[in-house]
Amino acid sequence: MSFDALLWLSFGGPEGPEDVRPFLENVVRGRGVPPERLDEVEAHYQHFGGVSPINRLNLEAMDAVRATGFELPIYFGNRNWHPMVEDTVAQMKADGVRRALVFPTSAYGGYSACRQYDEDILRALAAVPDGPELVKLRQFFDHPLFISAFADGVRAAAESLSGSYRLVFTAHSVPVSADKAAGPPEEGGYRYSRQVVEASRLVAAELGITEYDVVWQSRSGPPQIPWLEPDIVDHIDALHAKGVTGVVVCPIGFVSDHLEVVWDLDTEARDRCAELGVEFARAATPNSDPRFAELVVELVAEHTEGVPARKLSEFVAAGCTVNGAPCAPLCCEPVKRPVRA
Ligand SMILES: CC1=C(CCC(=O)O)c2cc3nc(cc4[nH]c(cc5[nH]c(cc1n2)c(C)c5CCC(=O)O)c(CCC(=O)O)c4C)C(CCC(=O)O)=C3C
Ligand SMILES: [Fe+2]
Repeated sequence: MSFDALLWLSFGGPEGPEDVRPFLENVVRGRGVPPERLDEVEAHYQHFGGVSPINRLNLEAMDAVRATGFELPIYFGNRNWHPMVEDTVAQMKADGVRRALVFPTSAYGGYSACRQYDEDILRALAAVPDGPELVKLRQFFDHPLFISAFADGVRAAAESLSGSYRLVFTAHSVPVSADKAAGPPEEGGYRYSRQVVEASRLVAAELGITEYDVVWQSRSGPPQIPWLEPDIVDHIDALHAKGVTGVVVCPIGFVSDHLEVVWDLDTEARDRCAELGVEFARAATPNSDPRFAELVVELVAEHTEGVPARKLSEFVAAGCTVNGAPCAPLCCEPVKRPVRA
C-alpha cells in the first residue's frame, strides 16, 4: 500500500516554566489525580527549568530515521503539548497528505500505552474534517531490535559497576483496574503487564541472566486506588535488606530518557541507592540507538513492502488500526476513574 507520510505521535512535554502547569492539566484532565500529586510532579519538571527532554528526544529519533534514507516526510504531533497532534494533522492535510502511517512512541498495549493513542488520532481527525487516513503501526515490545537495544544498554550499565548486581526492569505503573482491562476481554486481561514481563524476559534471556525482577514506577492517582507494585524505590530497599550491593535498572517500559526516567530513576532511585550504599547504574533507553531508527523503518516496511513482522513472543501483533479504531471490540477500554470534586 502507498502512504504519503509518517506521523510520529508522542506524549509531549513542557518547554519552559510557564508550560508546566497547563501541560499537567492536559495530562490529567478528568483522571482524578490529586492536586498534591500534581504539585509534586510540577516540582520535578521545575527542577529541570520546566523543560522536559521528551520533545528534543523525539526530534532526534526522527532525525535518526531520516538518516537511514527513509523517504516519507515525517511529521511530529503530541497528545499533551505542542506541537499538538490536531495541529499537525491539519498541516498534513494542508500539505496534501491523503494517507499516513502513525508511529506511537510506546511499545506496549494497554489503555495509556495503546488505546489512548487511538483516542489522540480520533481527536485529531475530529478537529480536521476530510483529514488524511491514519494507520497506526503495531506494538513492538517483542521486536528483536527493541530487545537487543535494551540488552546492550544493560551490558554497558553493568560494565560501569565494580561489583555484582541485580537486574531490575521497570515500567510505568498503571491502576490495577486499567491493567485488568488491557487487551480484548477474551484474552483474560493484563495485556500491558504481561507484555512488560515478556519483554523483560526476552532481554534477560539475550543476556543469559536468569535472576531478575520486574517492578513499577511513577505511580500517580489517589493512594486508595491500587496500582501495579512494587515501586522501584521500595524494591531497592527490599533488595538492600537482602544483601544486594548493586543494581542495574532497565527502563523497559519507555523508549527515551524523558522525565520519568531522568527524575524517577536517575534522581530518586539513584539517591536512594546512594543512601543505602548500593551501586546504581541505569541502562540506556533505545531512543538514539540506530536500531530504534531501523525498527521504525521496518515497522513501516511491513506496510509498504510486505516485510514480515519480526517478533519474539506469542502475543498477537496488536495495535495496528485505522483512524483511531480500537484493536478489537472492548480492547483496553478506559476504566471509569474517580472524578475530583
Ligand atoms: C503506561 C504509561 C506510559 C508509557 C507509555 C507511553 O510512553 O505512552 C506513560 C508515559 C509517560 N508519562 C509521562 C508523564 C506523565 N504521566 C502522568 C500520569 C500517568 N501516566 C500513566 C501511564 C503511563 N504514562 C498513568 C496511568 C497516569 C495517571 C493519569 C492518567 O490516567 O493518565 C503524568 C501526570 C502526573 C503524574 O505523574 O501523576 C505525567 C506528567 C510522560 C512524559 C514525560 C516527560 O515529560 O518527559 C511519558 C512518556
Ligand atoms: Fe505517564
